[in-house]
Amino acid sequence: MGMETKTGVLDETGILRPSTGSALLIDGKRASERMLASIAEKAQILINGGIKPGLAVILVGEDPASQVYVKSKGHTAVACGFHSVQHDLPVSTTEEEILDLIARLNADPTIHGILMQLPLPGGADPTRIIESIAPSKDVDGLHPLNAGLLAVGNFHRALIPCTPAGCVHLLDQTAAELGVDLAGAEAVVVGRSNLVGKPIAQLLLARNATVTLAHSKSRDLPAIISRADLLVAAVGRPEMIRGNWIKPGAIVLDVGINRLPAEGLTASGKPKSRLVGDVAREEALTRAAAITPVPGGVGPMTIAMLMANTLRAAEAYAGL
Ligand SMILES: Nc1nc(=O)c2c([nH]1)NC[C@@H]1CN(c3ccc(C(=O)N[C@@H](CCC(=O)O)C(=O)O)cc3)C=[N+]21
Repeated sequence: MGMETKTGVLDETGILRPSTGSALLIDGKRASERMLASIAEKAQILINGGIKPGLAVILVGEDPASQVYVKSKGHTAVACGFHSVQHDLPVSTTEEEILDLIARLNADPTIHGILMQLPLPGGADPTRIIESIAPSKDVDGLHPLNAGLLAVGNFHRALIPCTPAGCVHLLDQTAAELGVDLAGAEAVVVGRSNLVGKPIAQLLLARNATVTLAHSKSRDLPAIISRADLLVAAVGRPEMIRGNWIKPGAIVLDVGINRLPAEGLTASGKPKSRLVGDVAREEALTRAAAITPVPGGVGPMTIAMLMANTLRAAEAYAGL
């Protein structure tokens, strides 16, 4: 028995059963709120012991989407009881200046997590910048040490990238709800980025799935996708994955956040936009067993996992 919402019926496990279509909509917003509540409680214990988890976010340039994400990260950090600082740098900032700021944050005992918002505009080399972040403060999990710890399966020591961690959190919850065993399941990840595709593949391997990592050069993507009991879409192309490619009964995690123009103007007179994922959701709903919506799926979990990583970094700093 659940609670009626605008889009369906919400049950106790955070899964939204849509009124139309047959798939379950996996409610990432609700799952993230639950996780943030537990993070805030654990943060309070640290704070009582004299250590306030601190998160520094660096934003270069004025990309409006990045500004929205960074603001939301700052608000969420404060809501968890964290110390939150934001460094807004002009697009003209040099690589040396960014490295300088990171060196200061690495040495700052009030900061336990450092996030360099990507993509970086201008000429700075993102690899060099990410490698300059102290691995213990790398709450994005992008430093080669953390990527390596994940690759060798040292999940306790690794800081795991936030979107992949959020995806598997929703996946574990959904698999338990549906009574699906991930061991031996066919998992297809579309997209091979260091931020999303590669780490998700590692996490799925650790759950004993048979993992295929597909990408833009893969031949016959529809045929590969149609084998998937579990599909992770992280390609960044709006609604590219069509419903009839999806295996009936599959679990679908849609990582895409694509902003498309919509009709009309907002209250402030700007052109309206709408968010869509990498999967054609309406079509997918008629085939999949469960799917993460966009918005309200993986996105909110990404931010919750950033807070979870910051808390972990602060706990490690405290020797816990
Ligand atoms: N170093 C780095 N780490 C990141 O984790 C990182 C990054 N750079 N650059 C950009 C992407 C994007 N990203 C999102 C986080 C939350 C939502 C999110 O909460 N989305 C809401 C909707 C928000 C909206 O309306 O725009 C949702 O899906 O429901 C989306 C996207 C983190 N990123």
